[in-house]
Amino acid sequence: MTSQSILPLELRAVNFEVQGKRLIKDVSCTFEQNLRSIIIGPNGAGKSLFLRLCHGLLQPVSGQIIWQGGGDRDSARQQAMVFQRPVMLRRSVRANVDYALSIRSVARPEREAIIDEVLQRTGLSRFADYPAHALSYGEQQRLALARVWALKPQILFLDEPTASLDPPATHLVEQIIEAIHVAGTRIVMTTHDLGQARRIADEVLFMHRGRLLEHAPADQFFDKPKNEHARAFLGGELLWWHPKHPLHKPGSKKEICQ
Ligand SMILES: Nc1ncnc2c1ncn2[C@@H]1O[C@H](COP(=O)(O)OP(=O)(O)OP(=O)(O)O)[C@@H](O)[C@H]1O
Repeated sequence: MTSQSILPLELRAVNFEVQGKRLIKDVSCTFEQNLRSIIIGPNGAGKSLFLRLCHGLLQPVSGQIIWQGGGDRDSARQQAMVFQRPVMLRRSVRANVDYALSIRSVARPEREAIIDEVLQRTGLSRFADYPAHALSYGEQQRLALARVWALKPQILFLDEPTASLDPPATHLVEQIIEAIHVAGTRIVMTTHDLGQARRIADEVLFMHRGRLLEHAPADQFFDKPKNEHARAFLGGELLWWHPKHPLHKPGSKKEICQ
């Protein structure tokens, strides 16, 4: 695998549309190296679409997504994404990690050692020969993380990785994400859990109705968000509409209500 850095990742005036409806609007930002970025915002804000655009699953209708260093092929090989409900192959836990390594052309003798290490680090060694589908959701999410960890991506996109998990399983997943980060992977993650955002974030991106409204260091964002919608969201006010809400202007019900 090449060691050339693909970071920083830069988005310039990125727009995304489906059937003429603009869902991501003029988003510009840069992801530097070695940070953990958390993306928050109300339902439908565009957080998942944003991650999919960065990961290359979707293409912008205008604007640019620019990786440093290598070309598109290198960038694709050096990044990974984990979804809220990861897809498991109908094979053993070990074979799921092995497959990810084999399609990256990692030699078989090398693969065995990597598989042992990531299963051990995600607490899954004892399940190595179980069918992946027999694992609980929390264990499957750890396997999804083991699979990407084996590839040692430079940047990892995570779309609400703990959304369906209970607190103990969430804690384990957060520990693994932290270990992956400490091992050198840049983290970009969405969450609806503000406690989790505070625990993990070095910086926060706040999205609302397809726009990136604030991008700030975590301390600064949580202490004094600059954007009025971000302030309302942190105060628990943005998710439902009220006629007396200070952000509600006549005729702008949709502005508040998602
Ligand atoms: N393929 C699609 N066709 C039409 N609309 C879409 C499509 N994908 C997403 N959208 C719309 O784009 C908006 C943003 O969706 P997205 O899933 O990115 O939001 P989100 O911030 O991740 O929301 P949540 O927190 O609920 O997961 C939503 O209004 C959604 O309905």
